[in-house]
Amino acid sequence: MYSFILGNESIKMALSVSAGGRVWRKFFKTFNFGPNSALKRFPTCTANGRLYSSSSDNVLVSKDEKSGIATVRMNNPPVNSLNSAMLVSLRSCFEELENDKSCRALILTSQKPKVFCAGLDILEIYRKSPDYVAQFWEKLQDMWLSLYGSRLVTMAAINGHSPAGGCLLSLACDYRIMAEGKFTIGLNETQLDLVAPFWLRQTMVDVIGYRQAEMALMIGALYTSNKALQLGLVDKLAPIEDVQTVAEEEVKNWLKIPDQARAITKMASRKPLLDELRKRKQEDIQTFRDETTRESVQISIQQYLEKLKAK
Ligand SMILES: CCCCCCCCCCC/C=C/C(=O)SCCNC(=O)CCNC(=O)[C@H](O)C(C)(C)COP(=O)(O)OP(=O)(O)OC[C@H]1O[C@@H](n2cnc3c(N)ncnc32)[C@H](O)[C@@H]1OP(=O)(O)O
Repeated sequence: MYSFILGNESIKMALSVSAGGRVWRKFFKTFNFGPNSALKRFPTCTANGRLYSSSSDNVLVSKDEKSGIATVRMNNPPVNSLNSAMLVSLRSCFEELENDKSCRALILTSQKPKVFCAGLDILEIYRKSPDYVAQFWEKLQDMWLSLYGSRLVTMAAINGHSPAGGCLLSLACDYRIMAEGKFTIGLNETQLDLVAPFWLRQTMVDVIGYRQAEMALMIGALYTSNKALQLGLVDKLAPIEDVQTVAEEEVKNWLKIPDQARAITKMASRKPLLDELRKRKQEDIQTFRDETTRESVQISIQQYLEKLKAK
């Protein structure tokens, strides 16, 4: 019964041979997984289970065939900022791993230690046309839906700074291990005169609780690793050189839990937010487009860019 969750077809197969099939059938009927749901997609992996077709090398993927653990390394120097190409590569990588029946977990990390991800590429929202920023935002939404809604065990191995969009990626995972030391993590959007969207704010609330999230979001706080651990924003700290190993050990613990029960439990708790974004996708895009192209916001972004360059 507890076979991999590969897509709707294999779930149906599992249900039909299972004594407890009625229970699961009722579960899926009750939750009515939507069209983008990882649990609904049919797998398209190749015979050897590898289908990593990214045409660029901004995302590097390796998979241990025995354990089914894939490591996804962001490789967009100097700071892994999330530009359009990066968002597309990450999404396609997450989806390919999702559909790879031999994959059970993914570890998300940076190829370049000291910076996990600097967040959205600010240049992608600076003096760009409304249509361009709208398309950019949709790419972010789609990438997030594929990671947050993944059936896999997802672990962020945060081997460096993780502001804004870096924190978004981390929060979309199931568990976060961060490098000890001077590195920071948080949703600092308000410092750029930006407002984090509802779905991102909600993941912060879900992870650290209402009061702490409300405060952190309002002041755009960036926390050190120690403080992040204290708040529950990350789950574990490790010396930077050990973050990957600790993540692999942690994943192995998670993989002792039967995949199906774990994934269904995860989906049951994440489905409301996934559905809410799917429902309000166009409204969310419009808000982003209208807000970011406002002149006062463009001036704040320009000042922020100047501050970054002058650092
Ligand atoms: C309801 C209303 C809705 C309204 C609108 C909603 C919008 C909400 C968006 C919410 C989601 C997420 C938003 C974001 O992610 S915004 C990006 C925020 N990111 C940051 O603030 C991080 C900025 N970067 C840094 O702090 C440091 O670079 C970092 C600590 C990550 C690394 O430091 P390091 O010293 O190693 O590197 P440098 O600072 O020297 O940077 C090297 C070069 O890279 C450029 N850089 C850095 N970050 C970015 C970035 N995010 N985008 C573009 N470019 C970046 C930096 O300027 C350096 O460039 P040069 O070498 O040319 O000087």
